[in-house]
Amino acid sequence: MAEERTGKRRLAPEDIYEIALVSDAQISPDGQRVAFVRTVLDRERNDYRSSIWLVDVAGGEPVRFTTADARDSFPRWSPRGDRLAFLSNRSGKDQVWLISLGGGEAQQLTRFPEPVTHFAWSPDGTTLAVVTKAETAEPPEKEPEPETDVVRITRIRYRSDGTPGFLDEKRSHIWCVPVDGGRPWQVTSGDFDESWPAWSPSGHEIAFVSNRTPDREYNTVSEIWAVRASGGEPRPVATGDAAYFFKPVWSPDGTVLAFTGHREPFAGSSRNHQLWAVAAGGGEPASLTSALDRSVEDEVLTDTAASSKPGPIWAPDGRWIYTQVSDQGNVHLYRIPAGGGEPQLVVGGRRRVVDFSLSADGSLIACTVSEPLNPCDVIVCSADGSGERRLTRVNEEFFATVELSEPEEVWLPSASEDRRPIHAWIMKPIGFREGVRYPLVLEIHGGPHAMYGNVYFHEFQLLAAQGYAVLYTNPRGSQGYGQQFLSCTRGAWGEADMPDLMGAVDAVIERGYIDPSRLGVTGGSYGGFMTNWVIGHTDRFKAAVTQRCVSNLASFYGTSDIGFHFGEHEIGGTPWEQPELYRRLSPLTYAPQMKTPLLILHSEQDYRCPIEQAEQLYVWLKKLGRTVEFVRFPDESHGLSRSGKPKHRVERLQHILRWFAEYL
Ligand SMILES: CC(=O)N[C@@H](C)C(=O)N[C@@H](C)C(=O)O
Repeated sequence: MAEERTGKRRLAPEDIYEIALVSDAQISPDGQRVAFVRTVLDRERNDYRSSIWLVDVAGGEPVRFTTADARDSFPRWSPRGDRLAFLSNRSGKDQVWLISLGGGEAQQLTRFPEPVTHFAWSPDGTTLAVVTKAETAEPPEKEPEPETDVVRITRIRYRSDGTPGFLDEKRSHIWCVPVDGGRPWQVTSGDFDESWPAWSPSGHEIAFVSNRTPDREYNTVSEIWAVRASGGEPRPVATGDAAYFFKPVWSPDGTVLAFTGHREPFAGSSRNHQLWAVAAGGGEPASLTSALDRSVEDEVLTDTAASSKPGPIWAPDGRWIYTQVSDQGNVHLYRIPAGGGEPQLVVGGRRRVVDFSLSADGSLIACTVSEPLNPCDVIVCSADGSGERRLTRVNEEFFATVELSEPEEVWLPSASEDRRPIHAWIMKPIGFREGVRYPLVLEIHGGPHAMYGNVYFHEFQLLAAQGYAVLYTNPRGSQGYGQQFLSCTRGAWGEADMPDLMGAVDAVIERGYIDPSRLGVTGGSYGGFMTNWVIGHTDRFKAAVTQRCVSNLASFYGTSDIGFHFGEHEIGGTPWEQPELYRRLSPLTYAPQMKTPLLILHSEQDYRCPIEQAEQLYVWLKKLGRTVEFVRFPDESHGLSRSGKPKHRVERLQHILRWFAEYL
């Protein structure tokens, strides 16, 4: 037994309570220290707690810097490096708090009646640009009692998965808040949602993201605008119906704005995000990464991570722009020449660079990274990636006590005609012995335009700990392998990618240690769609678990928060224009062929893949007399496996293990 050989125990679902997550590594302007967020799951409160920690770049033990029993996040150094601003829910809703590095308690800076979702320091350190839906800077004396709980809906986008769920009529705007006293002032206004404020180096202007097109109710445009910090009419920077732009950042001399995105708003996640540059006065943006054929966003999926979703950072000498790049299961840090030219790999390796920051002189970088056997740690290196050092060992003690399975990275032939090699990972079960044949679980990722990769995945490790081999792949449609590969599933959900998955399963069986009569399959979201699709097209799987799934594309169109644009683009038309295509590509159509015992896991407040998708599948299969069970998670959204209530996350994992133990 593994335990006898190694003295380590097997991983358990509840071990999610043992794993701390570090994220948002922010190096101080002088490069001496790194502030980061440490998040833990609180078993008693069935909730999350996070605090800001500091670690010296020279080394030494990290120290906890904020001590409230709350969720502190998004630490940002003042330009002089003498204090940190951060978000905290200590007073109820997320507001900005300030803490001096010289000591003393954190002080609440903002008291907006709505949460603050983002902020940025002005270059002179006197003001914060803040994003909130609030219409006043102070809370009302008394919260008004709602007149009714009845919801009146007039917009096509009336809900959004996760927080807040149902959208109200309020709009996100930019406010400026003086840091050392003085009245906040509202910078933008109107029937628009603004985000991602970025100060010009002079401090006179703020660039931001907005959709100010006349047809914004129906389109998915995302533009770059700029406004005087004192307020007034915003001016267009990179706008129009073909803009799908995010995360603006000014060049140090203030003449250019860089940002991420692409030129086909309706295509959303099915296009690589590129890095763009445009004259700060506005004009035609030029892509700096068109030759890279990769996304400059973090596209990797896992169930064990926290991320601040960083944007590009301009080096202070103006020569380089640092950005993440998703490449074949890894997320690397690159620097892109601002004037055009070859991108340079800075932080590479079999891992995910989760977030990153630069010291004020640009000589040092701090990152949080995730690896297959280590969910997260903070590292520092020089501007070119040399001299890398790990500053934290957050979960080292815990992982010294449990046995993990090291994923083997392989390329396996698709079963499609082209036999195209598909990138995959195989995990042997814990306690693996030569000559024994093991059950195999195929894990299928969602998106479809996301990717599995070189990161720690608790669910996979748990299956390996229970004696299953685990196979996960990046079939056609996945991110990280170029635009052509990414586009393969358009109008061909299930049809284009199932042969890749089956080819990979065949290739693993050929290795001789898999029992082909004991194959399991599971996945979430689009991975749930594929789980349904697979068991509707083959009986080779003995047990299946479909999670937050899609089963009926026609009803998904009208019930998912993204159905009317994402669904329409992915399938290629509306259900009333293409009824036959919608029927052909919906797993429900193949319900009569589904014989595999199926467990359906779904969150009741999932607005991405609404629970009606699970309900339809359940009733059809039940009526057909199949072995099927339906587990509903109340008060949870689509993100259950990653950010749900800790107790529900544990229960979800237990249900998966129970089903495979019974039927596989
Ligand atoms: C774009 C999008 O949200 N697609 C969903 C259907 C999906 O598959 N999401 C994945 C990433 C998930 O795991 O939730």
